[in-house]
Amino acid sequence: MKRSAESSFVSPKASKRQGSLAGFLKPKPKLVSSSKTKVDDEVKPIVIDHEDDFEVHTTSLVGKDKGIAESPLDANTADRLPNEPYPPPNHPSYHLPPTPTFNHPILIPPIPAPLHQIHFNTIANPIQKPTLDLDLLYFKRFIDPTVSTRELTKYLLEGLPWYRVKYMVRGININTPRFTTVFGKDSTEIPWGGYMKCRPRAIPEVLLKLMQKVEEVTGSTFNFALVNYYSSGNDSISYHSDSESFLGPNPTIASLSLGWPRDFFLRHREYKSKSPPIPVEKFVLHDGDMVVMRGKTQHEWEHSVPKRKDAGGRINITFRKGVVRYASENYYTYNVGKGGMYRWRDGRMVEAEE
Ligand SMILES: O=C(O)CCC(=O)C(=O)O
Ligand SMILES: [Fe+2]
Repeated sequence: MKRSAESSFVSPKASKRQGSLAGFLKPKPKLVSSSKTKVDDEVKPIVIDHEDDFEVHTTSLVGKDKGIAESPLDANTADRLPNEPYPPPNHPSYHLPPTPTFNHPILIPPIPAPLHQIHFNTIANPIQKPTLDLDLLYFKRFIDPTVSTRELTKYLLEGLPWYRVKYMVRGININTPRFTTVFGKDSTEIPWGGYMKCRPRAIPEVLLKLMQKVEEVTGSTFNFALVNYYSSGNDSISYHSDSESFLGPNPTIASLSLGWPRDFFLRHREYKSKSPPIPVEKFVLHDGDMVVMRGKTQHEWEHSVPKRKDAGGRINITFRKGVVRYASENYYTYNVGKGGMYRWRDGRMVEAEE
């Protein structure tokens, strides 16, 4: 998300009715929605039917450079330092300048044995409303939730550096209402060291392998992994679209959910002004689910994960493709920032030096 304006106190409007993504598995999926616009943030998730059949594929996630993130994006590696290193050298996530083979690696433990092979459900269920430019693909339980999601959640929580970014927009202090972190680099030929505001970080191996799998099933290519951690129902993302110009027109964004189910709302930009109003689309994203937003969806729709009274931890991974340098500058500014780093220790997030 480009954080032009985000706050933790935004309360998205919601209708009382809601649906789950289970509906999408029917041949002619009917999106559950309502024209009511009454505020109701306390709707409870509907549990989806988990008895459906899956096409299961097993993919090996273990590469030869275990434990060290190497990116295929690092061909250009002139060790030119930016004038203003970002994050600054005293920032906890600061790494030494890149070398031709070592580009800001995020050192995380080797991929644990239970994650060496992950089962994927690669059946895509399209959810389309062409007249309204809604174009989604839903992969129910894209990652097998029995073992893989639990292990993956633990591994990412424990291994990644996390941030709670604070920034200012038009004189207003904004606290990002969730933990974030980002890896990858736009597709320009600019060397890793050639950035003014950020030092792109190589995508950790496990995320890179997941990204490659997502590329395979979507036919799209990506170069960023943005990761959110919603530690409780109080963490959220307010209505926004990821239609940033630095992603090019009609960007495909693949969004993977791990952990606690959370509501995912999509509202058309003109949902209020149309007569009758365009219903807000309401889904519940479960552990292992993947939603791919395509076509004009980002241009015409906004999405959110609203606050909830009761929710446990949830990780969200989005894969995107930035096409210009500004994509890297922006994503690192708003997902790493200049403040402190957090680590997952003994079951909770604590501020950490490294
Ligand atoms: O957590 C989610 O499902 C959505 C995250 C999102 O929209 C974003 O990071 O831009
Ligand atoms: Fe988004």
